[in-house]
Amino acid sequence: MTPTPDPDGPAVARPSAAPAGSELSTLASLRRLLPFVRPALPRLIGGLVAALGASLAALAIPRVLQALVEGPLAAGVATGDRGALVWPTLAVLGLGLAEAGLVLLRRNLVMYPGTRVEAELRIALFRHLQELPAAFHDRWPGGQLLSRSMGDLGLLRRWLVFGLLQLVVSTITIVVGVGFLLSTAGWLGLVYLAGAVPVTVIAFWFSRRYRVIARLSQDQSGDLATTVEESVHGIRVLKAFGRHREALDSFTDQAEELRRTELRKASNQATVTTSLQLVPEATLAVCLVLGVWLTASGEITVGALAAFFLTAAVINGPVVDLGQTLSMTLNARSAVDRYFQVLDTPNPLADPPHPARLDDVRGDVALRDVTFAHEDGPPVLRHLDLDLPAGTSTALVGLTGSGKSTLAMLVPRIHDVTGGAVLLDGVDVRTLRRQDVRRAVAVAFEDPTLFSATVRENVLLGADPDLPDDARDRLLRESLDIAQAHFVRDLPDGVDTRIGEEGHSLSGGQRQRLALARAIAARPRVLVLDDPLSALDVATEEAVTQRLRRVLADTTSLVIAHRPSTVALADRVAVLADGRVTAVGTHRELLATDAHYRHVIASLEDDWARREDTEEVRP
Ligand SMILES: Nc1ncnc2c1ncn2[C@@H]1O[C@H](COP(=O)(O)OP(=O)(O)OP(=O)(O)O)[C@@H](O)[C@H]1O
Repeated sequence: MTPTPDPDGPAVARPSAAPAGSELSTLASLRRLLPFVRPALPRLIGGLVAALGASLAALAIPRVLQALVEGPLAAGVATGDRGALVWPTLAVLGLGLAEAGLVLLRRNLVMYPGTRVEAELRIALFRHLQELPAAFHDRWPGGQLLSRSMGDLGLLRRWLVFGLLQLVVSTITIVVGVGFLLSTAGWLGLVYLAGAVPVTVIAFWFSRRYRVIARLSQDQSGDLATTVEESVHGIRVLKAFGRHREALDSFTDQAEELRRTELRKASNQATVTTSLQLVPEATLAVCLVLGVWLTASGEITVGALAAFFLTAAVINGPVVDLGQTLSMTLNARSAVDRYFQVLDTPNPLADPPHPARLDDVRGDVALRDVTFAHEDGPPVLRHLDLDLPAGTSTALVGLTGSGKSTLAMLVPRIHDVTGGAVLLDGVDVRTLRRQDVRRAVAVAFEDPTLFSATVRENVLLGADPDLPDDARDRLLRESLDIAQAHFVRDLPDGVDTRIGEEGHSLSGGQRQRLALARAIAARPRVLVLDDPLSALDVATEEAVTQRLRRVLADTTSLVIAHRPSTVALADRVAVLADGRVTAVGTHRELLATDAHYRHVIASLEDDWARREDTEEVRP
């Protein structure tokens, strides 16, 4: 299970640790959203103006009331002229209606850009995740990526359409309102303004504490999502080993930890809200005593006193809400940091600025002086040389952990070499566009990943999208036939049957055959097969092998072999040991000349004999 991050921890490459972005101020962090927000700015600004208009209408009501009290009300009451009250009453009603109308307008204006910006951010993240190399995905827990692309972005949308507007409008309302207070009743206004000192101290103290807790809670949500994802993904293993109670206990611990963090968050927010409520209320109490005294001594009028308290009542709302607005802003800041922590991850496998061109790929592959180490790991391959001439098939054989799969991943650039080069038709694959390399090279993995889509969509995933429909149908049928995937006919809707998430509704052997068909349907010049027949029974493997040989006749292929029968697929065999290719030859030649090869084949035979005794190999 993923460890809980320390939000104050060092900014290392640990996925859930605080990013370098957290060194930025909150404003600088949030400003990073600007490129995404820019297209939506006109509507957001419109919403802001509407919100401001609504606040100013609310602030204007006390001024009208002051004018009413000091003018028509006093004069009208004295002369019995009640008609003088009509215009001020209509003005208050008009301002009230304007406020309500502007609030409605604000909501309508900001709703669209909020969802638009959220969608754009999500699409940009997904695009970047697709681009990032496999090494990134090996390192990052899925739940962290899920929580960043869902929870964090939802939080940002709410902040954009509500928190940001509230922050700006509250600030302007408070500034304009305090201006009114100072102009209405000078001394009283200054006393009210003195309350800003404790409010600033509280807001500063709160921001420092809350920022850390907000980040912790978002990271813990990501860890929890990872646990759910892992448990659902591995549900069969958990059930098979009867470990669901342990999984539940571990989940409960993590959920409890998140609950405690959420409680800390809520308690901090409650403290700040209470403090921010107390300060203006206490200030108003002092102002009341002082105001009555000033009115009695004739320093200010009754109308000015009434206007002062009505204005202060309008300002108090935003001051009290400051805690909520601040916490929303700090949550949004953490969400931005977490979002850009992924988006800022550079892509070492990016296309070169001036890619080389390969028009007609022959399929000559050469690994020259190749060294490769997984991140933070020792070198798996060291100064390795291997030639795969166009149209030949080579089986790669080695003891477990010798680096066969790693080597296979270097050809389609799933990983890049850390030293030396992989050449396709004499051209370093790093100088080519990834799309061109992947069009030329297809891979079928031992553990096949299928998508929750139809059989047709899964198999034709890498096929030329410009092929006409009948050619695609033919290709689909041929590929399924070569891979001996006849079981497809028995599915409820044949090739149009949707297979469940990751193909779990199929057997291991069926999944492998669909993955093999997918690699064949890509019509590659170079085919990399990472032990693609391991889950098949002997008879099916034999049938697939026969048909596959025909396909491999004019395709360069590299077949990773875990059992002797797979070796038979290839023209020649390369032996991998100590990070190098130590021998190349036919199966017979190597059996006669290479002691290590004999040892590997013997151990593969033992291994398979043991597996067949203990395991059901499913057709
Ligand atoms: N994503 C990874 N991150 C770090 N190390 C890795 C990663 N994948 C593989 N390794 C390490 O690289 C080495 C070679 O692994 P690889 O899977 O290439 O071996 P293999 O020969 O294909 O093994 P097997 O026959 O068991 O499938 C192993 O020591 C393994 O632990």
